[in-house]
Amino acid sequence: MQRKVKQLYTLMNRSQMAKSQFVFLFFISILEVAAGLAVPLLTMKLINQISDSGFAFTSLLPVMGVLVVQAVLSAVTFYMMRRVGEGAVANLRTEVWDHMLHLRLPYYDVHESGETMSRITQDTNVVKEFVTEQLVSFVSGLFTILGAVIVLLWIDWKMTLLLLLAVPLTIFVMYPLGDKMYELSKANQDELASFGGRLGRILSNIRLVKASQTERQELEGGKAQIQQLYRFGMKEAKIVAVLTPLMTLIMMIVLIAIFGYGGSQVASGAISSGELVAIMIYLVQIIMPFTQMATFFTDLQKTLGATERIVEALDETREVREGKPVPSASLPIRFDNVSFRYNEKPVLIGMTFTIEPNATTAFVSRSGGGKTTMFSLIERFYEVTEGQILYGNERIETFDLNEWRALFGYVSQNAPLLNGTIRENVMYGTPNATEEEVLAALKAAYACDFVMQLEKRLDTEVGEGGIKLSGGQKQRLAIARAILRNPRILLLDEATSSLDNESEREVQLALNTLTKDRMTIVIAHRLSTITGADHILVFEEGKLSGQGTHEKLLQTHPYYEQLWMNGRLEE
Ligand SMILES: Nc1ncnc2c1ncn2[C@@H]1O[C@H](COP(=O)(O)OP(=O)(O)OP(=O)(O)O)[C@@H](O)[C@H]1O
Repeated sequence: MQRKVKQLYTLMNRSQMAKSQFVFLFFISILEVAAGLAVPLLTMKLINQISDSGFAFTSLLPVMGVLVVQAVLSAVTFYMMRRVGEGAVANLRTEVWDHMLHLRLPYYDVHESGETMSRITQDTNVVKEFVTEQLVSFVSGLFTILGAVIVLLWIDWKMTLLLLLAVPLTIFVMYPLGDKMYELSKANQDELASFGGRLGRILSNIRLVKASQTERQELEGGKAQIQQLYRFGMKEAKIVAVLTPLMTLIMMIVLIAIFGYGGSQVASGAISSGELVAIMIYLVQIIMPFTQMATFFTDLQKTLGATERIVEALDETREVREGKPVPSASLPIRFDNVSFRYNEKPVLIGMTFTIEPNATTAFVSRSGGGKTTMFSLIERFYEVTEGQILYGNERIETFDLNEWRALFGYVSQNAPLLNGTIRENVMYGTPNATEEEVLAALKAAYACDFVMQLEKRLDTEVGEGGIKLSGGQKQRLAIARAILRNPRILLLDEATSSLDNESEREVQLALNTLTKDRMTIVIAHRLSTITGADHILVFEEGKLSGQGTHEKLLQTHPYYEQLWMNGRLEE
C-alpha cells in the first residue's frame, strides 16, 4: 500500500503538478475551514444573546458575514482544485501518449492497441477524478474534523470523547473493505482494457467479420467480457452498498448518544442551549467529511490500481533516439553475421551480405523466410540478436534514430493509409510539402488522374484505412507518399501486388523513376518483377543461400532456378 501511494506521489510529481498553485489551494481551503468552524461559535453567541436580550437584526450580521466569506472561499477552492487537477492530468496524459509513441516496437507485439488506448484514456481519468474531486476535499475534510474536535473538546471534552469512539469503529470497517475494493478495481480496469482491445481488433476488421459471418461468435466473446465487467461492477456495488449505510449507522448511533447526553446536560444547566446547538452544527460538519472519507478510501484504492498500470507502461523502455549524425554520403548497408529471433525460434541465422547504394537489391525467399524482418532490422524496429548491421563502417544503432529513419521511404504490400484526406495521407511524414510538390508526386505515381476525377480531389476523405479506395489506388497513394519523401533508401514490399496489368505497368514506370540512382531494397513475391534488379539475395531456412543477378542465379542456383520455373514463391 505504502509503495503504491508513493507511486501515485511520484506520478503526480512527474505530471509537474503546479506546486505553488497547490500550496495556494491548501491555504485557501484552510481559510474556508476556519470560516466554517467560526459559524457554530457565532451561532452559539447569537442564540445566547437572543435568549438573554431578545432578537435584534444586527446580531445576525456576523454569522451572515462569515457565511458569505465561506461561500466565496469555497468557490475559489473548487475552481483552483479543478485547475490544478486538470492541469496535472493533462500533463500526465501527454507524458503517457508521448511514451506510447516512443516505445520500442516489441511492446506492441504483446500489447493490443485497445489496451494501450484504455491506459491513456481511462486510467488517467481515474487519477484525474481522484485528484480533482477527492484529494482536496479530503484534506479540507480532515482539517474540518480536527478543528471541530478541538473546539468541541474546549466546549465539552466528555461529549467529544464519546464522539471519537466512532473513529476506531470506522477504521475497523473500512480497512478490509478497502483492500477488497483495490483488487476488484484492478481486475475491473484490466478487463476493461482487454475489452477495449477486443473492440479495436474486431471493429478494424469488420469486413472480415461480416464476410466470415462471425458476428455471433464475436458477440458471444464480447458478451462474456461484458458479463465479467457486470460481475465486477456488482461486487463493487455490494461493497459500497454495505459501506455507506454502515458508516451512516455508526454516525447515527454516535449522534443519538450525543443527543441524549447533551439534552441531559442542558436540562441540568451544565451547558446552555446555544452551546448544544453549536455542538450539533459541529457534529454535522464532522459527519459530512467523515462519510465522504469512506468513498475517499475506496477511490484511493481504485486510483492506486490505475496508477500502477500507468507506471507499468511508463516503465517500459523507450527507443533510444540520440546518436551520431548520419553521414551525408550514400553508403552500403552491411549485414555482418546477423542472427535474429522474435522469441525462441530463430528467423535469421548468421547473415552476411552487402546492399550497395544506388542499386536495386531484391530479397527472395519463401513466404515467412524473414524478408520483412530484415526490413524491420534495417529500420531499427528491432535489434539484432547477434552480429551487427553497418552503414558504411558504423553500427546502425549508433546513429540518431530520427535521422536514421528519415533515410527511408517505405511502400508496403498493404499500403497503409490513415483516416483523413488524400492530401493528408500523401503529406504524412512530409508536412512542409507544397501543393505543387504533392501534385507532382501524385503525377509521378500515376495517381493524379484518378484523384482529379474525385469530387473533392485532394480533399477527398479516404475512410478508415483507405476503405473508400481500391487496392491499386491505395498503393499508388503510398507510392506518391514515398516519392514526396524523396528518401535516400527505398524499401519496397511487393509494391505492385494489387494492381491490374494496366496500373501495374504505370506504377512500374513510376517506380523506375523513383528507384533510379537510389538504394532500393525490394521484397519480391513474384520473380518477374525483379529480374532487372542489380543484385538478388536468396534466403533459405533463415540463411543466405545465394546471390547475384537473375541470369547468374539461374545458372548457378538450383533452388532459384526451381522458383523461377514454378513462377511463384508462395508455398
Ligand atoms: N512480430 C513478430 N513476432 C513473432 N514472430 C514474428 C513476428 N513477425 C514475424 N514473425 C515470424 O518470423 C518469421 C519471418 O517473418 P517475415 O514476415 O519476416 O517473413 P517474410 O519473408 O517477410 O514473409 P512473407 O513473404 O510471407 O511476407 C515468420 O515465421 C513469422 O511467423
